[in-house]
Amino acid sequence: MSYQQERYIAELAVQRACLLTQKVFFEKAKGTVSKDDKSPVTIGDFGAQALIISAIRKNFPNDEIVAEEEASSLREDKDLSAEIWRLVKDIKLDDAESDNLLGGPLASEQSMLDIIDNGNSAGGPKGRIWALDPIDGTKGFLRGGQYAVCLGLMVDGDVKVGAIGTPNLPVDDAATIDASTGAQQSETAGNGVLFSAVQGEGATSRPLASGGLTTSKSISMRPVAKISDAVFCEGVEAAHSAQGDNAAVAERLGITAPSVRLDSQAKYCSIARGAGDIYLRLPVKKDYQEKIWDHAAGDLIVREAGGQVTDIYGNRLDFSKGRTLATNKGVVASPKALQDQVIDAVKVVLKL
Ligand SMILES: Nc1ncnc2c1ncn2[C@@H]1O[C@H](COP(=O)(O)OS(=O)(=O)O)[C@@H](OP(=O)(O)O)[C@H]1O
Ligand SMILES: [Mg+2]
Repeated sequence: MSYQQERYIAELAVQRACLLTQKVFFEKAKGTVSKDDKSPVTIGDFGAQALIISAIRKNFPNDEIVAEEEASSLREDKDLSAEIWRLVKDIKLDDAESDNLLGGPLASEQSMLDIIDNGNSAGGPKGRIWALDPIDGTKGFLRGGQYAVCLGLMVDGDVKVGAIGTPNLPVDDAATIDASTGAQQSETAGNGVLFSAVQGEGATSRPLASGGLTTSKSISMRPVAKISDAVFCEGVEAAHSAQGDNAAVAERLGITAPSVRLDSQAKYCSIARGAGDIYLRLPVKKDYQEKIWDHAAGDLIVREAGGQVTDIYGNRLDFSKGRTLATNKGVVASPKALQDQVIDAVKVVLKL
C-alpha cells in the first residue's frame, strides 16, 4: 500500500501549523518577551497541535495520535486558552481547496481543547498511530533559530510517512548555517522548507510557502569520500546530548571541522539534504528515554534519503514500544556506508 494520501495531508497539516508558529513568533516572541518566557512556546505548541490533530481527525478518523501536549492546564487557564483561540481561529492555507482538505477552520475554542486531548494515545506495536511534535526545538523557536513542526505515521510500529516543516531553514540546500548558533532569521527571503518521505518511495523537500506536491524535489544525503571530511550536526542544548562525547567521536573519525549546532529535527533534515553528514545525539543522562515524536519523522526522512539511523549500539530506533523509544539509547545517523564506522567510534568513546 502506498501512503501518498497520508503524505499529502501530513504536508498540508504541517504547513498550516507552521503558519501559526510564525504568527506566534512575530507577535509574541520577537523582541517583546525575554527568551525565558515560556508563553510563546505554550501558545504555539497547543495551537499547532490542535490544527494538526483536527486535520488528521478529518481525513483519518480512526487513527490514533501520540502528541506531546494535553489540554488539562489550558482548561484551568481561561486567559491562555482564549489567547490561543484568538491566534488559531483565523489560520488557513492560502489555497482554499487545500484548506478544505484539512477541514477548514476549527469550530470553537471548546472543540480546540477537545481536539488537543486527542493526542493521548499510548502508542504501541499495532495499528495506525501518528506521532506529533507541534514545536520541536522549543529553545530554538524562542531564540529565532531552528525549530520544526514534526509529524510521522507509524503502522504496526513502523514509520511509513514523515513530514517536517522547518520555517527557519534556508530553502537553498547549499546555504551555510552559522556553525555556532544555527540561527537563520525567519524574515529573510528564502527561508522555510517542508520535508517529507514515504517508506520505500524516497524523501523530498519543497519551499514551505509553496502549495501542493508539484514543486517537491527529491533529496539525498551527499556522498562522503573520506569520513574525515564529514560535517557533523548536534543539538544546541548541552543537556540534551553530550557535546564532549560527540566531539570525541568526531575526533576519532578524524573530523576536524567544528560541529554545526541546530535545535530540533532540523538536524535530520539538514543531513538528509546534504547540508551536513552525521547527526550525533549521545546521551547525557543514562536513564532518559527519547520521545517518539522527537524522532519518528526525521528517522524516515534520513533513511529514505540514503542514510541509516540507529541508537548508540547500532540498533534501529524502535517506535513500537509506546510513547518513548524505551529500548534505545541516543541517536546516531549518517550515510549508510559510514554508519558502521561511526558506531564503532561511538562504542570506543562510550566504552560500550
Ligand atoms: N535529557 C534529555 N536528553 C535528550 N533529549 C531531551 C532531554 N530532555 C528533553 N529532551 C528532548 O529534546 C528535544 C529537543 O531536542 P533538540 O535536538 O532540539 O535538542 S537541542 O536543544 O538542540 O539540544 C526536546 O523537544 P522539545 O521539547 O520539543 O524542544 C525534548 O523532548
Ligand atoms: Mg520535541
